[in-house]
Amino acid sequence: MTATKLDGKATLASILDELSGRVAALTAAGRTPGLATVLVGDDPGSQSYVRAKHNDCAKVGITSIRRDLPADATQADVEKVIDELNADPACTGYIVQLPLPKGLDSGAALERMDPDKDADGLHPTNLGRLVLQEPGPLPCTPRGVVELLRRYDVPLNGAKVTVLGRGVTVGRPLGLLLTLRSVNATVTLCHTGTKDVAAELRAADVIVAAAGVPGLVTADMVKPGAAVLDVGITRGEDGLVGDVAPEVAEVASYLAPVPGGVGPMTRGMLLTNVVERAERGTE
Ligand SMILES: NC(=O)C1=CN([C@@H]2O[C@H](COP(=O)(O)OP(=O)(O)OC[C@H]3O[C@@H](n4cnc5c(N)ncnc54)[C@H](OP(=O)(O)O)[C@@H]3O)[C@@H](O)[C@H]2O)C=CC1
Ligand SMILES: Nc1nc(=O)c2c([nH]1)NC[C@@H]1CN(c3ccc(C(=O)N[C@@H](CCC(=O)O)C(=O)O)cc3)C=[N+]21
Ligand SMILES: [Mg+2]
Repeated sequence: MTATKLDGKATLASILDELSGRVAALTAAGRTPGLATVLVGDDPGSQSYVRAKHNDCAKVGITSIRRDLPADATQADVEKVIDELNADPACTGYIVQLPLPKGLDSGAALERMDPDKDADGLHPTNLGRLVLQEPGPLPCTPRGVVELLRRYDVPLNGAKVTVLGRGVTVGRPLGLLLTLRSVNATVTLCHTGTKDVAAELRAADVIVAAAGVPGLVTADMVKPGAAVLDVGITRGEDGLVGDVAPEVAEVASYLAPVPGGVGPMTRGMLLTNVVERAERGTE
């Protein structure tokens, strides 16, 4: 058996195509959406993610605003840019690319953002809205996971989902999203304190690996026919390496690979959050 690829790259192309029409309608009404990125320092990975986000904006007609700061920027420098973006009517939404260089307080930076302009859905207010099942921007990577499964008709209602990792950007908010009534999965979150990770994975209909440990999920840990989504990204000698070993494709029914799976979906959901806010109207 060889798994069907959950093709995030192709799905992103469809999403950008759908967003183009919505952005054209907003532009015709004089309300072109704008996405800003705040990038501090010169980490090559962060630079390439930010570049990709601006390319996506250009494809759909979203105005993009880049605020790049040097690696030695102070907390006050970062907060000044945040205050400017909060006040800028051309900026519908923005992200502060994480991680920030050592010495900067990313929690304080995130909290200073206008929660309604938080395109990442990572502001404490928006995480709180998710807990309370109130509307607000959803965290992009978790939303990308759910959207990719939905577009391939992989059922989540009643499914047993095991998530590897409880990080703030992926695992923990994904658990909250999957357990909304509208999704209705039953979730197990694993972490380094989990007694038997392999047993938790083997019980799952859907596995989401977001630990950042290359090759952690091996074929013997996957129930035949399960859907497996790789989220972990490690930069290796020859490109990006995920948390899921390649042989897993022989037992899984569906596989979202690294690269080409959830990563592009994260970008699609970022732009979706911005367009949704522009459509709601800002004031
Ligand atoms: N594709 C995409 O769009 C994105 C990909 N990523 C990638 O996803 C991965 C996770 O990101 P993030 O949540 O920020 O990372 P964190 O470092 O915050 O979290 C990693 C989690 O994995 C758990 N973990 C690590 N090793 C093991 C293990 N051997 N067994 C069980 N659990 C383990 C940790 O457990 P504990 O809490 O006990 O330490 C922790 O909860 C990274 O590789 C990151 O690069 C992130 C964002 C977007
Ligand atoms: N505030 C903030 N928001 C984020 O959403 C955020 C962040 N900080 N910091 C880092 C992580 C990581 N992340 C990815 C985005 C796109 C791809 C992506 O498009 N990946 C492509 C390949 C990219 C490549 O080749 O380098 C793929 O998997 O096919 C991956 C990872 C968002 N993150
Ligand atoms: Mg984290």
